[in-house]
Amino acid sequence: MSNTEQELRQRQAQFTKELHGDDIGSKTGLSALLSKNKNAQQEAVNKYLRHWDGKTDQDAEQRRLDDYNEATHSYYNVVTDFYEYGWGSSFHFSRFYPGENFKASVARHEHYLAYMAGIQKGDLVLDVGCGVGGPAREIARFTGASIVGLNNNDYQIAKAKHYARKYKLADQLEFVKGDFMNMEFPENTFDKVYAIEATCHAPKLEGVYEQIYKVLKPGGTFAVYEWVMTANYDENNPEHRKIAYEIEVGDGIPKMYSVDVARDALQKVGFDVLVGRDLADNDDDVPWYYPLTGEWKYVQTLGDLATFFRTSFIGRKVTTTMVSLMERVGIAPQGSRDVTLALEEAAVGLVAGGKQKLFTPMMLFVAKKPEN
Ligand SMILES: CC(C)=CCC[C@@H](C)[C@H]1CC[C@H]2C3=C(CC[C@]12C)[C@@]1(C)CC[C@H](O)C[C@@H]1CC3
Ligand SMILES: C[S@@+](CC[C@H](N)C(=O)[O-])C[C@H]1O[C@@H](n2cnc3c(N)ncnc32)[C@H](O)[C@@H]1O
Repeated sequence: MSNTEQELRQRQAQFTKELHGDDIGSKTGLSALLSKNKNAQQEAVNKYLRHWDGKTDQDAEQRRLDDYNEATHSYYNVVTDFYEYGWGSSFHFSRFYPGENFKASVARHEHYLAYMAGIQKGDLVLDVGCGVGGPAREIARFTGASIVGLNNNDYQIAKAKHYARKYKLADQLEFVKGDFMNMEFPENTFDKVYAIEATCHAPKLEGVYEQIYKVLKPGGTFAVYEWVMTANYDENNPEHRKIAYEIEVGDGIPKMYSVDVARDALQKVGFDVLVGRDLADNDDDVPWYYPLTGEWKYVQTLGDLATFFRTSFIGRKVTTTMVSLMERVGIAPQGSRDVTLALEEAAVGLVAGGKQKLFTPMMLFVAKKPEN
């Protein structure tokens, strides 16, 4: 690791301590938000939003690409509590079958990826961009494999370790700090690698796929749910670009790439692409983005009402108003309201992109590293 990388790592770890304190894990969601250090939270929000000035010209994009590591680290420092409060501990979308509840759908989406990757008991598996470990816990239980979660966000790693202990999975799970653009694992380490809605944070897809190729054993499989703009997306159409920008700013993504860029990048680094299928391109009765709409007709079970309320348009307005008030009276840290507004942009862009089929959060690629 270079000196600059070491310094960045130390700075991020120190900042996480200042922001969240030592007691990471016992509090989640809004209660974790309220116990954050107020000055540090303001700094984290500024760090995340400093490159998001509404500009989409090449210079502005380049600044976001150059600062991908700090910008994403700051993004997850400020949104993780909101994600856990509104969504749970798996930070991804999923398809819904009629009658299927939210949690079952999320778990099934994870099982399907594990199945497509061919993960089995005894495998050593890498989860690239592991969040707070929701998918890793589910896939470890489902397959019996040992999983290493890689993440550049210290707060999420601490949470993932806490949950692994809490749910008695510490023997099967390990969580490590690292940048997926520069992995430190030896070559040919893992039997399988998967990534769920994480590699879109890379400044260049070829860069992260090349790292995955390096650490995967020959003959090993990489399976990913990639966030991409579909073939319907036209970068020169201002309406389309506005939707992509909302997704970028609200989700901490330096640049949304198209499905062709992703497929080409996999092939260029040496993978044989066995499957390339957009799981959102279907006639499902219940669309994947439904929790972010206000359309109650899609709620599948009574038990999902509480989740849907938080994620729906009205629920988000309630959260933003409540957080703004708490910020004004000094209970919530400064900048918390700005975070809810950025998340609102995310929700609007994701639903618009989903409805017009310009965007998919579940472009499934299954790729193999050749044996020789
Ligand atoms: C950022 C990437 C690559 C993936 C995350 C996908 C989703 C889990 C998130 C995308 C937008 C998020 C929002 C929320 C939860 C997590 C997402 C759906 C909230 C519902 C959390 C509660 C807030 O009050 C509103 C948020 C809107 C956006
Ligand atoms: C939307 S979350 C998905 C998390 C997890 N896969 C899940 O489904 O719950 C994206 C994850 O990618 C991680 N990430 C983003 N950029 C990264 C980087 N450069 N190196 C390692 N992890 C990164 C974030 O910290 C976050 O945990």
